[in-house]
Amino acid sequence: MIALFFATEKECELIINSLSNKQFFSIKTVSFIKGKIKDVDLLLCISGIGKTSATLASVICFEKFSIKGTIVSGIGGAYPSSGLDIGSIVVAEKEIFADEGLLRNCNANIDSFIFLNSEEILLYVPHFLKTLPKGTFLTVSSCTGNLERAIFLEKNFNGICENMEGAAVAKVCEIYKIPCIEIRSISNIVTDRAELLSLKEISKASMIVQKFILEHIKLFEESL
Ligand SMILES: O=C(O)c1cccc(C(=O)CC[C@H]2O[C@@H](n3cnc4c(=O)[nH]cnc43)[C@H](O)[C@@H]2O)c1
Repeated sequence: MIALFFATEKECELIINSLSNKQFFSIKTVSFIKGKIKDVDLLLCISGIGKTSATLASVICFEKFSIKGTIVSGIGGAYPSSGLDIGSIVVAEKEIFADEGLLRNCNANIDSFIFLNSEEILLYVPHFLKTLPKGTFLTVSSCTGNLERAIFLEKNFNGICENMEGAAVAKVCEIYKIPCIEIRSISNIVTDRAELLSLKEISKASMIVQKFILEHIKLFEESL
């Protein structure tokens, strides 16, 4: 069975609607939906937002079910120099915990932050995804809404996309020796912003990667 991780239900509505033989259940507050798409056995997990939720969900998932491969998906923010646009689909080659350390001041210079954990976790990129934009993803504890900080993070790590769960699921997969693919669609460019994304923006961007996963589910299964 393949495990599919999304942070929120909004980000996986299309996939939920496409599952046949659906079984809904929850374990220790984590929501799971078991079902099939094109004869592929799937376990959809709605982890909740952030590293803690993602870690809990993935540990529960791998302890309770026999999982041969994992796909982490949803939306993400593109760093300004990445060349990515809203709606682009992007694949992670590696994930980095990008904001664990000592924040010395709120400037974005090299001395402003001392990193404690900037461990890199390698993701699996199957052959059929190699033509998509790919690179380093950064997992952060809060969405970056400041251009200076965005430039600092992308330069420091050569990052192209940020999100809030990827490194956590990838790390758990590494420990359980389960291959992990991360593929997201871009919902926003990481820059100065004063407001959260609207439900419409989240829904529109997340449709794109869900459609891609549905169209290629057999290829995902064959490669995992
Ligand atoms: O970014 C927002 O303004 C926002 C506000 C309310 C809800 C959400 C979500 O449900 C999505 C959160 C989900 O998306 C990933 N994400 C998307 N954009 C970014 C970003 O610029 N920086 C970090 N993470 C981002 C993240 O994985 C969240 O779980 C979003």
